[in-house]
Amino acid sequence: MDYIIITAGGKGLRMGSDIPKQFLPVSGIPVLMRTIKRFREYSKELQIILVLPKAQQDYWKQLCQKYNFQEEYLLADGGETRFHSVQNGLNLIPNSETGVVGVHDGVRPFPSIEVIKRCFETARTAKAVIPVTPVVETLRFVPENKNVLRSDYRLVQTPQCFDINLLKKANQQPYSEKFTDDASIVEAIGQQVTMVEGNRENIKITTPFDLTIATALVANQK
Ligand SMILES: Nc1ccn([C@@H]2O[C@H](COP(=O)(O)OP(=O)(O)OP(=O)(O)O)[C@@H](O)[C@H]2O)c(=O)n1
Ligand SMILES: C[C@](O)(CO)[C@H](O)COP(=O)(O)O
Repeated sequence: MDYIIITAGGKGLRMGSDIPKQFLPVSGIPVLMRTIKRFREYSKELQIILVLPKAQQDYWKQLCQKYNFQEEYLLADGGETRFHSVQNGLNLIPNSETGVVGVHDGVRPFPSIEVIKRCFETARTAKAVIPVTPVVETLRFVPENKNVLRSDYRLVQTPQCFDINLLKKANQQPYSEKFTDDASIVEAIGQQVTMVEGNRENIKITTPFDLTIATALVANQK
């Protein structure tokens, strides 16, 4: 069976809002509901695991009633860091399970269905897959104050998809601050990561500016 772990266990400090950013409405629908719906649209069989801080779970349930949101998923508790939140989600997947597990930021509501499919399907053989986009601006390396070749770099998105046993094994390592995504975790045990094309709309809602972009993207989809 395939799984998607949707991480929504963060504090949203950079958004600076009283309501955690995953619950903020974009054109009338909370960000996290948009994200979950997108994965259900991709597959009716996919097992969704939602990771939410314990302290936010009652609020989320109230929100689901208010919006009549009825998608099915398993719920895991948020952890100290994203790494620990993913670990809590992975613990809900039986050790005997085979297939692909994706990890996706709850605050990225616009991965295209094509990109989700590409990540899951490529992971069946490649075992570790990340969606990326080219850098469209000039890049500068600050420690040496010099220009670098932007074609050497890519921006990394989610869903990042893995062979289930591989990600479970990688997540048994001790936590390191260098783990900024799930690819960095599997790479640390020697696994090569395969890049596939992402989609530019797949933004991570991080600051109030991103909410403006998200609203425009929804308007553009209509
Ligand atoms: N302990 C944590 C930290 C982050 N995340 C999730 O990982 C994703 C990417 O993290 P980010 O955008 O940095 O979210 P926050 O940590 O909430 O934001 P900030 O760094 O501004 O506090 C988000 O969906 C966030 O909810 C998580 O599940 N558990
Ligand atoms: C996983 C991620 O979205 C890939 O771009 C990103 O690394 C999350 O980073 P953050 O530090 O949690 O914002």
